[in-house]
Amino acid sequence: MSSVRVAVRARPFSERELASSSHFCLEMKGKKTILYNCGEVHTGRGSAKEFHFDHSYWSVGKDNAHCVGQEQVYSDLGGPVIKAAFAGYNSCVFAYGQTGSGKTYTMTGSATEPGLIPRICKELFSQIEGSGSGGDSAVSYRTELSYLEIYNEKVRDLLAGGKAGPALRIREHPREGPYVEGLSQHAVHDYTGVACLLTAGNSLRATASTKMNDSSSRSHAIFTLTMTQAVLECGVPSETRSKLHLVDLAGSERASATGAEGVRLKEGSSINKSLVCLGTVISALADKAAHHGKKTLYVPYRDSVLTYLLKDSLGGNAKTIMIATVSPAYSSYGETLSTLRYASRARAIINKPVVNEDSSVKVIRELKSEVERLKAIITTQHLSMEVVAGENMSKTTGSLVADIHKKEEKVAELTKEWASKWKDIQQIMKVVYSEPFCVYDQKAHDLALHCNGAKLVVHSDHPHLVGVDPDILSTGLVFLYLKGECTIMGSQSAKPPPDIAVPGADIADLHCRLVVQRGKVVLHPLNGECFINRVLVTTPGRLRQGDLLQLGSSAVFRFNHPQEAKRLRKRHSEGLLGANRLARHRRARTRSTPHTLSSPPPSPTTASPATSVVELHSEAVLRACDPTSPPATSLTFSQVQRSQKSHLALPLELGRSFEEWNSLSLAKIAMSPLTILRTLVTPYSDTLPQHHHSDENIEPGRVSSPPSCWWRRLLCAVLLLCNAPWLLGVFGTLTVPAVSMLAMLVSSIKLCAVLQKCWLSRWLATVLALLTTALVTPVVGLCSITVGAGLSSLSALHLIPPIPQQRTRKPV
Ligand SMILES: Nc1ncnc2c1ncn2[C@@H]1O[C@H](COP(=O)(O)OP(=O)(O)OP(=O)(O)O)[C@@H](O)[C@H]1O
Repeated sequence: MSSVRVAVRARPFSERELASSSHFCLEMKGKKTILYNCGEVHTGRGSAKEFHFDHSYWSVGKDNAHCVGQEQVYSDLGGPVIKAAFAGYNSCVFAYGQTGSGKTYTMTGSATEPGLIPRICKELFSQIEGSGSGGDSAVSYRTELSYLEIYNEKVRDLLAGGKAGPALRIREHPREGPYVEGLSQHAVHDYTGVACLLTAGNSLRATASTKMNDSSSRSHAIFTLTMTQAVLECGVPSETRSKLHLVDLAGSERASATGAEGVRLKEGSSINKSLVCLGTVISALADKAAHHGKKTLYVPYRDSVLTYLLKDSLGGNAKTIMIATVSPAYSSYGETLSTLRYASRARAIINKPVVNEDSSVKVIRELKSEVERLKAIITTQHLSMEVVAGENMSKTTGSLVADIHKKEEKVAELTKEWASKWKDIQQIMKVVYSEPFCVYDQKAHDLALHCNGAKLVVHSDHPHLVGVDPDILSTGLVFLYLKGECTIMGSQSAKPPPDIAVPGADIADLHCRLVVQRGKVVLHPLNGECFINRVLVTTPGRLRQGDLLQLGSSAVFRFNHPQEAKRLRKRHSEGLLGANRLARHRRARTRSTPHTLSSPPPSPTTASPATSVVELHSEAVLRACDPTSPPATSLTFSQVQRSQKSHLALPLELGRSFEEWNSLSLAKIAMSPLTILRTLVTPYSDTLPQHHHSDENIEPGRVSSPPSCWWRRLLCAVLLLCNAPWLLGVFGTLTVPAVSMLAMLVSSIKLCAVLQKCWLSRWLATVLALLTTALVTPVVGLCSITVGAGLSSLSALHLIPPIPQQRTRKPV
């Protein structure tokens, strides 16, 4: 438990305040801030409001001996934040106050007087550099940053590359809390990288001149630095991840004071609205704390984007510092009083920060302490482990020892898995951070890794190639950057070595050149054969997102252009990129399967140690470089864990790609009647990989391509069509009304018989039965047609959930 620390900072008089000869209404004594209502003082009644804070900074008048400068603010507030980050805690520092009161000055500062953000980052990296001095037990670090703004209640990425990107959505993770979907994460390894990104982000932030401030922030800005630190000391792993939110809020403002109109007025009202929500959240949390958390008060985090994103920092898992910035002038008395009131309420908020330990490391630690506990039980029974292992071993001690051994084995296994995962990440980072990248292009910083259980996702905003290695013995993952404007690809033995050295007997010394021209990547073939999507290219040709690039007969790469993919995704989501076009795009590349299984085995691929190559080795890796989805640019690979059989129910074979599965299964559908039946009862998306694992053994060489014969293709098409769920709907639309009509006819005959039994004449009974049927049948028919049609359209939209898979298969 820790309460929110609050500091108040008074800035010097602004030019406007000096010009209006406004006088002081504020005084600071130690940690005390006193606000005078000068009007009442002058009338002799005198009224002063006293507030107590953790720090009260009087930054008025530089010549004043008591004036507190940027350095002092940093050492009081920044120091503990850095300490908390290294200890594995989340922290948040946010500046709150009226417009023009000095929030941006305190958080960002200027070139000559840097504020908290640059100072904290600088010190953080200097401490990282200081601690990372070799040795196996040295702590290794990974740092990523993101920068966003909330403008008119919309989240925008300030580091999306070039211009502020489109509005992003907020989602909530059950464990990690709210996060922004699609926000770019940038790997940084030194302060220079941070400074670059900070400047780039600040230049995009919405600012405008108002009557109160020449450079007024029109948005709330959240700068987040995530630091992961890991160490394996004496075989014991430790991994923590701390998040540092540094927030510069937009200031509250009165339209009359700022002279806001039109767009500025809209911005101002949106700023005020979110600040009112922040105030409400602070008040609710303070009330909650006053009742020692017993009273279940509703905290309206979701009422504004700002409070939702700061949910963890306000009453959650973070150590939080609030800096309330105020003007000392009497003309701002009302705003200053309101700021001080909120600040003093915020002091009552209780947060619950915890060390953010990696879940697998936590399990290892818990298992280890359990082992220690069991060992202690044995020792207290005055039995050493040697005696226990002897003949006199009692039954209870024996089971304890077995339990200890089992747990120790589990600890060893988990530690090995963890170490391998961390080593992989470090290997990538080493290459990303290597000197040439940083020198030639700051964009190399745009690489981020995300670990999610056994899954590691590599994101890059820079055009790159991913090795699609046909060698079944290859287990590495090759990630190749395009170097600056021109990247030469050539043979491994070429002298001087090319930028990207490609193995293979038919790779020329200067095989080809990839040139980046105005954001487009163009392939220039030089002395070797180059294919784009299996088409031989002899003149310069453009590479597009998702294209397959083949050099010689064996080296194949998938080309990713993240910016182009982003555009495609956007157009697709807006419905501008029709499903047909996307399907055509996919088909074009599915046709261009780079290798058939019958092709001769290429030379073993070991990526060259060229600086632009990241090669990843792990014990068991499932690569997902899906060539059938053009907009996907991130690279995912998962470690195959023996315990996760159900997740990996696909028939995996070393080096076999998803495309090969597709072609294998397509050929098989056309051959086996049993498969036809299965196809009809299995959702089509699940069908393809499954059939490969059926009872019949398929010779890889025989079925390496899709069926060539026209009737087989036709049969395949019909089968896939039959398997489409919308057919169910059509069937329902036609049959349900027919069956219900029939049922009504039968029931009308029965009704007639019943009426006759009630002594009605035969004719009267028949007329009555027919009338009832005539009235009821259309209603029932209409209802069933509606249900059938609804079902049909839902199925057509693929909203019917797929039939769950019946069988799980063991991974090979
Ligand atoms: N402690 C300080 N010492 C010297 N100058 C300051 C101080 N605080 C603020 N200023 C000056 O006051 C002006 C307004 O500050 P700033 O832009 O930081 O305000 P703000 O609260 O961020 O305003 P807004 O909410 O409109 O963005 C700037 O010119 C800044 O240099």
